[in-house]
Amino acid sequence: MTDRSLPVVLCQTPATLLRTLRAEPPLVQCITNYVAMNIAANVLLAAGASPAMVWDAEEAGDFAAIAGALTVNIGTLSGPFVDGMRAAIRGAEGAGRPWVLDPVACQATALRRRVTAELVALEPTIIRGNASEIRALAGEASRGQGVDGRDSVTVAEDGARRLAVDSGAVVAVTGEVDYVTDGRRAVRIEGGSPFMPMNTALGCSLTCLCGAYAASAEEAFDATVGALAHFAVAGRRAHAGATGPGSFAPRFLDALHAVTPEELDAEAVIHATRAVPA
Ligand SMILES: Nc1ncnc2c1ncn2[C@@H]1O[C@H](COP(=O)(O)OP(=O)(O)OP(=O)(O)O)[C@@H](O)[C@H]1O
Ligand SMILES: Cc1ncsc1CCO
Ligand SMILES: [Mg+2]
Repeated sequence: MTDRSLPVVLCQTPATLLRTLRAEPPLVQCITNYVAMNIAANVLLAAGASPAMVWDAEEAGDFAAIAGALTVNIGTLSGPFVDGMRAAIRGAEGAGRPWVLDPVACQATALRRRVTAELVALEPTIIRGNASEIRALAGEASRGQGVDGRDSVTVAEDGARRLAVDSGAVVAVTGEVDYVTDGRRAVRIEGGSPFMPMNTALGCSLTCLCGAYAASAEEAFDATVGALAHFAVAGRRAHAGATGPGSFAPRFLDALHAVTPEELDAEAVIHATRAVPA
């Protein structure tokens, strides 16, 4: 890692968290969209975690109580999904488990705005979205086009900090350079590949990986940084041999699997920054 102030900011480094994740693969309940279900499950398996895409309201609460973490994604929203989300969140909270919110296209329709507001009020542990989604959640103008982000991470940083303070969640904004804040601490993470936004549902999959890291981490901030660093390092490695988004995808899965905890800390480019602007 490139920033010597990081030990002050992070209590557990990405390597420490990845070591634990691989030694005791966490069961992660992923309520995600139809596009992401298969992709995210493979991402979690490649990274070393154990995914389960369980969302029906009749069992979602019971399942959350036996999972290490829950992730909730509104990508292909419908009434039954929302019922499953509510039940699962109750189950996770009852069991004291962390849960992660992915507000896919939350700026796009009245239904998405309403459901996202309800979910944020239920106090997610982590919120992970692209810059357009986080800007919309922070009450700012969003240029998002459906599920695709069209804002830069830099313009979303102020909103992310306010959202973190107001919601109590760790907020992650992803894009060319990622930003993570809990309202007090903040880091930027470099890496990844321009082929990543050309592969659908990698953000959704990253949200699920945040759950995997959060399952055993002492702090949600460290877990979020760990998951994003894992993606950034694997993405950069995969880019090296890829000629386009198609050849990038299998290389990315291989790289998620191949990176060792030691290599993760050595290759991650993480910079601590001021959470409160000067
Ligand atoms: N231009 C880029 N260069 C490098 N990495 C990128 C770039 N854009 C996105 N990424 C990486 O891709 C991953 C997914 O982030 P992104 O912001 O595209 O999510 P998203 O818009 O929610 O995706 P989706 O909704 O399709 O799942 C993150 O690890 C992010 O760092
Ligand atoms: C393409 C798409 N449509 C709804 S969810 C999703 C996956 C990326 O967010
Ligand atoms: Mg998304």
